[in-house]
Parts: sequence; C-alpha cells; structure tokens
Amino acid sequence: MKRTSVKICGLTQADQIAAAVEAGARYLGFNFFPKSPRYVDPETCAHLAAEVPPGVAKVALVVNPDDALLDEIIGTAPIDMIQLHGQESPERVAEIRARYGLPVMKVVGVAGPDDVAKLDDYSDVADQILVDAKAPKGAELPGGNGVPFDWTLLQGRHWTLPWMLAGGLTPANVALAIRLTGARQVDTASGVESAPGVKDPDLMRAFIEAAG
Ligand SMILES: O=C(O)c1ccccc1N[C@@H]1O[C@H](COP(=O)(O)O)[C@@H](O)[C@H]1O
Repeated sequence: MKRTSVKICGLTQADQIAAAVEAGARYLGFNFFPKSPRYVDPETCAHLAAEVPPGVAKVALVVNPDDALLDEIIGTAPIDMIQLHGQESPERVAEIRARYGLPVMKVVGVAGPDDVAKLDDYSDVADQILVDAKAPKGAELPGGNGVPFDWTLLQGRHWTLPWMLAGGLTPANVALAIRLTGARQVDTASGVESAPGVKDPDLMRAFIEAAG
C-alpha cells in the first residue's frame, strides 16, 4: 500500500501519461507556462486528459494567469485542480478558487525561513500548498529547475492544509526528503526526465517506488 501520493508534472505525450499512471502517480500536471519545455496548449491537454483514468487528478499549472487564460484552459480541458506557480496574492487565489469552483494548490518558493512563514498567508484561501524551491536568480522558469532547497527548514512546521513537497526531487533523493520533512505528497518534473520535457518511464517508476 502506497503511503506517499506522487505528482508527476509536465506531461506532454500520451505514452508518458500511460507510464506515469501505470507507475502509480496520483496527480498529473499539465504545464501552461509558454517558456517551459513542458508546455502544452489547452487543446493538446484536452486530448491527453482523455487518457487519464478516474482517480488520477489532472492539474493545470499556470503562472500569474489572467482570467482569459484560465477560461480557455478550464473551458477546453477537464481539469481537476489549478496549480498557481507565480506571485499570486491571497486575494487572487481566493478569486480564482471562487470563479472556477476547482481546488487550488498555491505554490510558495522557499529559500529561507521568511519564505516558509509566507505559507501561512494562504491557509484560508487555498486547498493545498505546494512547497517548492525558490527559482535561482536569473532562471528563465519559476519552477522546474531541478534545484532542491534546504529541507530542514520545514522541520517542526505544521499546516492545516494538505501540502506537497517539490524542488529538485529525484529517485535518488526523494526518500531522504520525505524522511526529513514528513511530506506525504511529493511532486517532480525534471527529476524524472531523460532530457528537458522528456519523461522517462524507468525514472518515473523508480521515483514512485522510492517515495514509498
Ligand atoms: O516544470 C516547469 O517547466 C515549470 C515551469 C514553470 C513553473 C513551474 C514548473 N514546474 C514545477 O516546478 C516544481 C519543481 O520542478 P523540478 O522537479 O525541480 O523540476 C514542480 O512543482 C513542477 O510542477
């Protein structure tokens, strides 16, 4: 029996989805950030989403989205959850949650204790929190950089919302990350790829097995 729920993020091909589902992923992320090597458009996402069985959540990853983009995504593809990976304020998170009636996972990038404290700002407006590494200075992407943060920053912290750990997680380090943080949900994008945007079935299987 699995103890840890795994999200695999940035799927772009039907065969990758089949492999992720087969390996036991509970969440699949579709990336709508145009600069990402994992980008999909809403139409492509709708086709891919048709391959996802019930019980596996289809998550739309967006960065500081306006309503027009969200209207297009939600109106085109059967999305189960919205992942907000930008600088969305608590007010904007609440607005998006109310407008679409979908669960919202707000991402907070962490590099130090002040960032960890920011997680509390979202406890009344989001459904889940995703704790990611803060993007390195000058990085083109706000996430998906394969960089971990100091996991001990989360030790002794408790939140009322369900939360997920991300940031540079790989088959080699995910068990340690879980042990140090107590995470029961983990997310990976680049850590299970053979090249940027190309998910590797063996790495996805190894990641989910190592997460336990
Ligand atoms: O993966 C991307 O390209 C991406 C682009 C823009 C925002 C977020 C992105 N990915 C998310 O970042 C984290 C960590 O990724 P990694 O495992 O370090 O590669 C994860 O939540 C992805 O969903």
